[in-house]
Amino acid sequence: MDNVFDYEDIQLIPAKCIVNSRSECDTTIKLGGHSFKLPVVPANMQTIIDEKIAKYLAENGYFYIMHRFEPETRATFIQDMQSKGFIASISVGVKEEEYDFIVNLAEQNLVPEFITIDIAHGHSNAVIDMIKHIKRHLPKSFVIAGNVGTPEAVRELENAGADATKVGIGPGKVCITKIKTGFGTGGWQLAALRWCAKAASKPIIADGGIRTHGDIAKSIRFGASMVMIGSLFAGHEESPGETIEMNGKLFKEYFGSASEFQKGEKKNVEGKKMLVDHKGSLQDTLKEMEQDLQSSISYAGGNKLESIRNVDYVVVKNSIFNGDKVY
Ligand SMILES: NC(=O)C1=CN([C@@H]2O[C@H](COP(=O)(O)OP(=O)(O)OC[C@H]3O[C@@H](n4cnc5c(N)ncnc54)[C@H](OP(=O)(O)O)[C@@H]3O)[C@@H](O)[C@H]2O)C=CC1
Ligand SMILES: Nc1nc2c(ncn2[C@@H]2O[C@H](COP(=O)(O)O)[C@@H](O)[C@H]2O)c(=O)[nH]1
Repeated sequence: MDNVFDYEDIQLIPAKCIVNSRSECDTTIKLGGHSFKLPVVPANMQTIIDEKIAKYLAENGYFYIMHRFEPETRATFIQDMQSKGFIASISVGVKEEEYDFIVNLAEQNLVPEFITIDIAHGHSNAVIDMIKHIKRHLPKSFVIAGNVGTPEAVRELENAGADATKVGIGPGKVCITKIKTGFGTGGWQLAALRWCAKAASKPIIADGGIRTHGDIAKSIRFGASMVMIGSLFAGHEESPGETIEMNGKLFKEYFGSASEFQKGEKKNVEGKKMLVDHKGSLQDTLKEMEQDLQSSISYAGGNKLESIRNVDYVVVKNSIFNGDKVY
C-alpha cells in the first residue's frame, strides 16, 4: 500500500450545484432493506448507546446497533423493540455461549433484523464460523461482520455470508491497539477504507476516526455505505456515560470496549477511558449532521448521497485545519 492518507489530509472538490436549497438534498440510505435518515450509526459501545437511545433512534428513523455488554437482556430487548414495530439490531461476540444464544433465538422465533459480530480482529475463523452459524439458524437476519482492515478480510467475510463488513482496526478515539500492538488502520483509516471498498461487493461500514461531520462525506466518497461513530456521540446529556463536573465544567465519560474499565480486569487491554466535553442533546447533533451532509451533497453537485461518491478530491497532507483545534 502506498499513497496512504487520513480524513484530515483530504479535501473534496466542489461541483456545480443543482439545488436551490440544501433542504432539497436527501441524506437517506438503505441498508438491509430498511431506509434510514442518515448514513450514520452510533458505536455499539456501553457509553454510547443504551435501550433508551436505541428506541429514540429507531422511532425517529435512524439506524442503531445495541451493544453486547449486557448479554442477558438481549432476547427481551428484541421482543420489546419488535412489539413496538421497531427494528431489532443487536451485537454478538464469538465465544461458546454466543452460539447457544443464536440457537435459543431461533427456537423462540426471535429474529433480529440486524446482527453485528463485534470483535477486534474480525479476519478470523472465529468470525467466519459465527457468520455461518447465524446464517444457518437465523437466515433472515442481516449480518454485519468485523472489524477488518484489508480487502482479503472483506472478501472472506462476504464469502462466508456476511451482508456487510465493518472496516477499522485501531482508528478509534479511545483505542490503544495501535500503540499496544503496532497494528491497524489508525492514521490511514480513510485510505484503508478505499482499499477495502474496492474489493467489497456488499456495503461497508467505516468504523472509527470520524472527528468532524465532513468526515462522514469523505467516508461516503471513499466507499462507505455508512459510518460508525463513538466519540462524537459520547458527550450528549442522554449519553450513558457518567456525567462529571470539574472546575465548574461538565464532561461525560467515554471508555473503550476493550478498556480495563469495561473488562473489569487488566487483561488484553486495548482501550482507554477519557472525558469528553458535555455538548447538549443527541437530537441537536443528529439534526446538525443531517444539515451538514445536505450541504456536502449540494457541494458534490447532486441531490442524493450517491453524488458524493463521484467527486474529485485532493490530498493536502495534514494541512486542512490550518492549526484550528477541532478535537
Ligand atoms: N475496532 C477496533 O479497533 C477494536 C475494537 N475493540 C472492541 O473491544 C471489544 C472487545 O473485543 P475482543 O477482545 O475481540 O472481544 P472478546 O473479548 O469478546 O474476544 C473475542 C474472542 O476473540 C479472541 N480474540 C480477541 N482478540 C484476538 C486476537 N487479536 N487474536 C486472536 N483471538 C483474539 C478472544 O480470546 P482472548 O481474549 O483469549 O485472546 C475471544 O475468544 C469489542 O467490542 C471490539 O469491538 C477492541 C480492540 C480493537
Ligand atoms: N482499539 C479499540 N477500539 C475500540 C475500543 N472500543 C471501541 N473501539 C472502536 O472505536 C470505535 C469508535 O471510534 P471513534 O473514533 O468514533 O470514537 C468503535 O466503533 C470501535 O470500533 C477499544 O477498547 N479499543
